[in-house]
Amino acid sequence: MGEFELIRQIFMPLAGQSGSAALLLGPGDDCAIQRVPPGQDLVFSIDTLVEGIHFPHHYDAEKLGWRALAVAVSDLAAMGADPRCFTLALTLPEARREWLEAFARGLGSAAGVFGIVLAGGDTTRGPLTLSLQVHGTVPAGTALLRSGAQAGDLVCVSGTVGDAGLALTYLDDPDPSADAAAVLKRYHFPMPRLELGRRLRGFASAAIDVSDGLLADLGHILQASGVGARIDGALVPLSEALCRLSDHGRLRAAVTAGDDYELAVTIPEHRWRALADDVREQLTVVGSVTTEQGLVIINGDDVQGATGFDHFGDV
Ligand SMILES: Nc1ncnc2c1ncn2[C@@H]1O[C@H](COP(=O)(O)OP(=O)(O)O)[C@@H](O)[C@H]1O
Ligand SMILES: Cc1ncc(C[n+]2csc(CCOP(=O)(O)OP(=O)(O)O)c2C)c(N)n1
Ligand SMILES: [Mg+2]
Repeated sequence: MGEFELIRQIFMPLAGQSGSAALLLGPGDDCAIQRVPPGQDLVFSIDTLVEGIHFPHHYDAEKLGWRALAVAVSDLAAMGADPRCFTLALTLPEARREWLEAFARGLGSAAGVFGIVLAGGDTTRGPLTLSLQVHGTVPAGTALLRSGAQAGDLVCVSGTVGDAGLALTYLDDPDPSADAAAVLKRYHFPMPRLELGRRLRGFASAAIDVSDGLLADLGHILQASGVGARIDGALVPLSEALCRLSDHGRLRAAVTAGDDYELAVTIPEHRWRALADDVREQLTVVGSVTTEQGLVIINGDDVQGATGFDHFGDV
């Protein structure tokens, strides 16, 4: 399959139709044209995934399609944005039809679930690498930023952390237990917290998605906001599967391993009380924001000094 045949057969069927709500012009021209409704801000972000770094060598193509779009869209969730369209730059060592069709299946089902359409891309030969640029919109001025946390705000985390990080241990397990299968699902099929992000517009003072680990990503909020925080290690939400699978050092691993794609947010107390019950139920309060800089963790001595995932952490 040549480059253009591949694009036509594999990617065009996934593409957003010209004239759809998001796209004035889809793939096929030199650029796509996106429509941004009046009164909305356009928010966009790019993420790269490299074989052997972000996903294992010889990774299942369908899972890769889902995972690549999910981790990119997670940044839109963190901004409280509604997904609109994305571009895909795909570098492949070879064009195998079976692999490409499986990849397109995973990508297409993720795109359907997240409500985002393919607007265009670029296809090249080389070591397996993907870059996805995602575009979303928010009502003007309402995007959730990292920089708004204020002393006294509650620090909250969605869902549970640590599962996907623990899953790395089980990636090659031919017959995983039910608990191992549960954490593997978190790694293979991350679910960006889009609906939660949207519902937190007007309530959260700051937000970030947890890709590098809760400690590191919360640290980004604190740094951007010029504040500190005190969190209780005993309150950090861990899944039952993770608690059964790991014992010693599990909190440290859970807050540093990354790949969670949950949201970490700060919320002023009066707005927390005004939040709908079903939104509060998706969040766990783990501490509060302080005027003193730095992150203090009580009930978690084994966490002191820990950091998160850093591509250049060893230089
Ligand atoms: N090469 C780059 N050029 C410009 N900005 C960058 C570059 N790499 C990262 N950034 C910016 O630095 C910030 C942090 O990046 P990153 O940790 O990758 O965020 P995220 O976890 O949301 O993907 C983002 O605002 C991103 O746009
Ligand atoms: C096979 C494999 N090994 C290790 C990891 C762990 N890992 C790799 S990159 C990363 C952090 C997230 O990637 P990054 O490029 O920093 O994403 P961003 O923060 O920009 O969204 C983590 C936790 C993984 N996902 N897969
Ligand atoms: Mg990034």
